[in-house]
Amino acid sequence: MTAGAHGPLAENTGPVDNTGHSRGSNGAGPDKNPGPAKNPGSAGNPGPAGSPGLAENPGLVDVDTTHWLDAALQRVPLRTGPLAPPPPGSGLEPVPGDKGLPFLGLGVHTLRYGPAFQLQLLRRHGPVSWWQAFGRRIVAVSGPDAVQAVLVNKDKAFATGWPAVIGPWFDGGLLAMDAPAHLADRRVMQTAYGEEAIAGYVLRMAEDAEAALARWPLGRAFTAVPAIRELSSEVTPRAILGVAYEPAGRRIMRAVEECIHAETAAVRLRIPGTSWYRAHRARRLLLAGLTRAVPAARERAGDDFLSVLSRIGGPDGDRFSTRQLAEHALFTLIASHDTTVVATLASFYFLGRNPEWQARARAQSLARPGGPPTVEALGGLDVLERVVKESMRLVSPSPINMRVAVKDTEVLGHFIPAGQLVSVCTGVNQLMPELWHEPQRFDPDRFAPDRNEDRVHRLAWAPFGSGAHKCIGLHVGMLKVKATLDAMVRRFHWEFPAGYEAAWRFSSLPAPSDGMPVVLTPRTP
Ligand code: HEM
Repeated sequence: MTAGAHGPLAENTGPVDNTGHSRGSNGAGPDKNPGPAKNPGSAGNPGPAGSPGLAENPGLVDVDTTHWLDAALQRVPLRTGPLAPPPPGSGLEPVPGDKGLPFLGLGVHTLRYGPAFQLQLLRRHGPVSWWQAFGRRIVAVSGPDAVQAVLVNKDKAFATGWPAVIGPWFDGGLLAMDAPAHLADRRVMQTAYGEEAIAGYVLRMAEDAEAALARWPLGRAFTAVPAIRELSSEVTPRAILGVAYEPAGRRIMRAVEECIHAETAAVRLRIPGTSWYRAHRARRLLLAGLTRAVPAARERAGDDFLSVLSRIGGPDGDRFSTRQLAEHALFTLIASHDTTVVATLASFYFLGRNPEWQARARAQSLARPGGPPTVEALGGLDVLERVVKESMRLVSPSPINMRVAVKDTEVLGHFIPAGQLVSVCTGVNQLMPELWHEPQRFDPDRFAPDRNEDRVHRLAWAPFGSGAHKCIGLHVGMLKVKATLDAMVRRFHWEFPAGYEAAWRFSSLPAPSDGMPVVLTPRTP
């Protein structure tokens, strides 16, 4: 049973049109575009006869109420009301939303259901709404037009909202910066993410993934989540810093993980023993180490990210100070790690649930020349490309992009006051039936050239974000994930027991709560 049918959270669950406007009856932007939902990308692609698509992945698009906690959460009173009164005569509407419980608000719902919860907000209130979580009121924008309005940010009304939410761990990195400094630094860094530069990183990543996977146990149960996290750690230091994983790279990645863990810390005081305290210590050590590493990286003329960046942006180019280079490198370590873990995990999960796709991916990987794949060889693996894109559609590694209003503004006719935190829900767009044919179904061929469902709107598929902060490492990220999966399908086979359904949770980035137990078996030719 799902909350689509029961409880106060199910109120006003009328369909939305393809701009994300609710066609329910709550007055939040309905009736402006009441035409039937269109999905041009799905025309002529009705899926297999008797397709079980609608029953697939229900937990990703809706709220399961079979567990007592979910049933209880669905009974939380919404306490619906406006966010802030619009200025008189502005013609703007207030943002509608839900307060939920005192202080806690609907915070537990947010962490437990992620995009499925925000999809509920969209259904209830339309593309611009607010909700309370842990004492904070956050505006959610969902649906392609609202998301586009904020990320394109035409009148510069929004700044990055990440530091306010997750803490100082990104400080000095691109995602913590705003125009004009952001644009200037990003321009310089672009070369370090260009085609020529990334060939070196990707080759190292592919070699290290191969070596790490050779140590994975076959024929006995193990849990995929920590293993894939460790794998990403092993694959990162040589490519990004030119440092071997053992022993220095391991220590560096542990410290990076301390910073990532603190993003969701409840206690934000530097009290020894807390994750906040450990993260401050980790960041200090990382910055000191990276600052020391920059001169050597510049000298060695290597093809790792830090060497390339130090040469392009270093004092010779008179652009970045050593400290700035260290901060950019640290943020790159953070940005490239967890996101690719989730993309790999999601792809691993869906390949394990869909053996026919695993077989197709394996056939293509085995057909390429042996050895660690080059960028060109990875580019030829179009089956894996579609699998990864579809997996990131269903489980978006970074399903929200945080922004803050720097002045009074509006989104789709709704008043947003200065200082308001805004969660841009790209992950919701990726699940909307108005944009995707049977969105809960794992169907990588929706990205095939004859369907191109993602082209229905430029914000329909946006796991890498959009606008000024769009992921600068998206090619590196895609290639890292593909190189890892390529090495996996060449080496072993895996399948989840029939009926296995991972319970994805969203406390930091998405991850299954059970660690995803699985048995790998050696590949048979
Ligand atoms: C599957 C993997 C990845 C995903 C899904 C992903 C996702 C994202 C998203 C959504 C943003 C924008 C956030 C926002 O606008 O609020 C972003 C920004 C960024 N990402 Fe990625 N990322 C991935 C891999 C990587 C990798 C591998 C690197 C570096 C090697 C990287 C470096 C960055 C940087 C530096 C930014 C900030 C860009 C800016 O602010 O101008 N990402 N990423």
